[in-house]
Amino acid sequence: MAVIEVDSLRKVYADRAVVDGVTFSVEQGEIFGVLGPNGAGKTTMVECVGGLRERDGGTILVAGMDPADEGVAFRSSLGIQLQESRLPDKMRVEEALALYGSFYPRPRDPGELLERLGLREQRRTFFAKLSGGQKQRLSVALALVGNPQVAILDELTTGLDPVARREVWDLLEELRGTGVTLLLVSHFMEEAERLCDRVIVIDRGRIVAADTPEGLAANVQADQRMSFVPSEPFEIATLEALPDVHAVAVSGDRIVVTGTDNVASAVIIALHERGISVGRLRVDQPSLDDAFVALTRDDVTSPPADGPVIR
Ligand SMILES: Nc1ncnc2c1ncn2[C@@H]1O[C@H](COP(=O)(O)OP(=O)(O)OP(=O)(O)O)[C@@H](O)[C@H]1O
Repeated sequence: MAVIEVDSLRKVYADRAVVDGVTFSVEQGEIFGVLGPNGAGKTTMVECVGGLRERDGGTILVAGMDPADEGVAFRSSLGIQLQESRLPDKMRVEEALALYGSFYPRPRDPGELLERLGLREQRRTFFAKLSGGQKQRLSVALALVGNPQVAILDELTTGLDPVARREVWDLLEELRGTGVTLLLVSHFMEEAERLCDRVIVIDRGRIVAADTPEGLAANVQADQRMSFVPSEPFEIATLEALPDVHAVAVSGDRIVVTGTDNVASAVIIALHERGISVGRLRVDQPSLDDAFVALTRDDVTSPPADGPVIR
């Protein structure tokens, strides 16, 4: 069952469409990623979905409700983590959680949430005294304290250290099994790969790709890259002549070869035939990072007028 349905969404600022005909739907219990370069329109789009900005065209339904109507039922089914959470300086962490929890019919236990997000010791700290990373963790806690049916998380782990980032990911993975639907704006490909069931990539207000993270990485036309230390010196031209090889470079004692997805075996066989073995081999598959760069670099051709649509 689709919990979020967005059809032909459009938002215009100063005669420029910053969200331009975006269509997607998110199933209940999915973690759905929104990726894209700075200024692509991600925040504008998810804030329209969350009822924080008015749209100029298209339709949005969240749990069957139109956010533009902004009813109590809509607000109590949704948790939103904003890019910058602003609370009164003199509000304590536990007061903020109690306040946000009071907006919802069945809030979570704030103490447990603070423990999970590493904020237990800061529970009586004023908002103004929190570090950037602690404010970020609090904003995640505020989005989740209401036990919402749908949570919108915008740059969830930006500014967090690697340990805190993994703690937040663990928490979201636990939530995955509880039926909550998560719409996640992210700049971290590793985050999208680990958490998201499906992702869309937005560029200049339009969807340029929609797939699973693995599907996106698999479809990218990036070279495979291998590197190794040969058992003895050899002529680089031997490898350059292979049809699967696109480029060969020397980096210290390592040889770095890029080419088709068959490049590693082609190189190993060619060297083996010359009695040379390949040591400390590394083979890198194209990643979601490569897919992101390939999809959003400036020379990418525009998507078709109605863009790819996923249901
Ligand atoms: N209130 C506003 N008034 C005018 N223009 C705006 C407003 N909000 C956003 N924009 C413009 O809309 C475009 C999309 O901005 P948005 O914040 O949605 O992008 P984003 O993909 O979330 O970027 P980032 O990754 O940097 O957070 C930008 O060009 C931005 O300058």
